[in-house]
Amino acid sequence: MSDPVAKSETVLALPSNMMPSPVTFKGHTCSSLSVTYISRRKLVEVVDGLLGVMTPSSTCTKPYVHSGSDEVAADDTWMAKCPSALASFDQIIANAHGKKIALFLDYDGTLSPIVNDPEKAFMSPEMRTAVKNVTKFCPTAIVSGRSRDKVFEFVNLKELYYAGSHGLDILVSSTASQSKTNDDTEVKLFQPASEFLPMISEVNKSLVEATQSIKGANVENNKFCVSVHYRNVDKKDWKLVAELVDNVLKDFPRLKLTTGRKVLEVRPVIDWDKGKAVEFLLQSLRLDDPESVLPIYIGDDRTDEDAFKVLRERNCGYGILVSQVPKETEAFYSLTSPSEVMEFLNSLVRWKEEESPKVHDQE
Ligand SMILES: O=P(O)(O)OC[C@H]1O[C@H](O[C@H]2O[C@H](CO)[C@@H](O)[C@H](O)[C@H]2O)[C@H](O)[C@@H](O)[C@@H]1O
Repeated sequence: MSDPVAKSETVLALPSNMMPSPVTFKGHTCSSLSVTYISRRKLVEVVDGLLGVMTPSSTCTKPYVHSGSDEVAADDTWMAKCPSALASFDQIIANAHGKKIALFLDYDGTLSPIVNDPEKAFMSPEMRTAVKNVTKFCPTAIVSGRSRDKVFEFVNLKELYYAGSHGLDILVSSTASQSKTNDDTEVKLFQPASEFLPMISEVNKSLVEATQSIKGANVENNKFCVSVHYRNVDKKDWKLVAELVDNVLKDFPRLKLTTGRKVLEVRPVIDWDKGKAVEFLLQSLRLDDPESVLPIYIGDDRTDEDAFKVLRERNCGYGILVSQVPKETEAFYSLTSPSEVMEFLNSLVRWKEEESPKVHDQE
């Protein structure tokens, strides 16, 4: 299926009020975002740290199950700190009473299960239906580390807003707000790291060359960032992968390294992340009034913590961590798996349908 958003993006001559000329946000324009350089020593420290996180921690891997009718909580402390969003559903909706819920969804590990081959991280048709249904009631955005095109290919719903490359590539389409028909689609693009595109292509090439001899290593070009996967690499070679990536980055002082789930992520050093992307979307969609909007962000990865933190610090919404093990997190609630995410989305839809039956009946 073709991407209607991408199509309109390329064929439309956008009026000036729709960009993609520089967009201003928090006093920054695309072309004037501040760039922070990190020293070589700092980079080495980061890689040393990475080698630590590449090895599963023995202190924080106790599996748990949510306490339901016939399940027993394996870790009461964790459940007290980060309760199940399903078990706490009534509390969540009580706080959403009279408000619109703005929903932010990570992709990998949240809407699709983690699999060995990143090209095969498909979401189930049932999950797609759940996401589509929830968009009838809640403005919903996908916020992913993947390139925006790739995550659109997987999700394939025009009813959503999309932020790819960890929020470095945001597309706001009027097809998501349901205020326009497909014929007069308006799109707004925000790409605060556009000047890094040639550098990202170059580093992608270097990373492919550097890791080609490592069996199982896989480099994924996510347009404004690059992922180096080591999930399928023999554990004894994980350190070598980190060293090779570090070595490549010596030539790219304006790029930095972060970590995800068995993945090293190379990104521009600009001060931008999924948290900033959420703030940007809330503001540009006029959803930034905490009196009338409750934002909920669901994600499973370290990069999602930036968004959880923003919601916690603004005291305006909830982060929900998807994890089977206790973790240090800024999220308020937890879910154990994409299946539980789907259950949560379906519960939101049921609640909204009961709250506003007329909207549903008109369908
Ligand atoms: O922000 P996200 O949407 O969660 O993207 C983060 C990274 O997700 C993908 O990698 C992860 O999922 C893969 C498929 O299940 C898995 O094989 C890999 O080990 C995980 O790290 C994606 O491939 C990366 O590019 C994203 O940065």
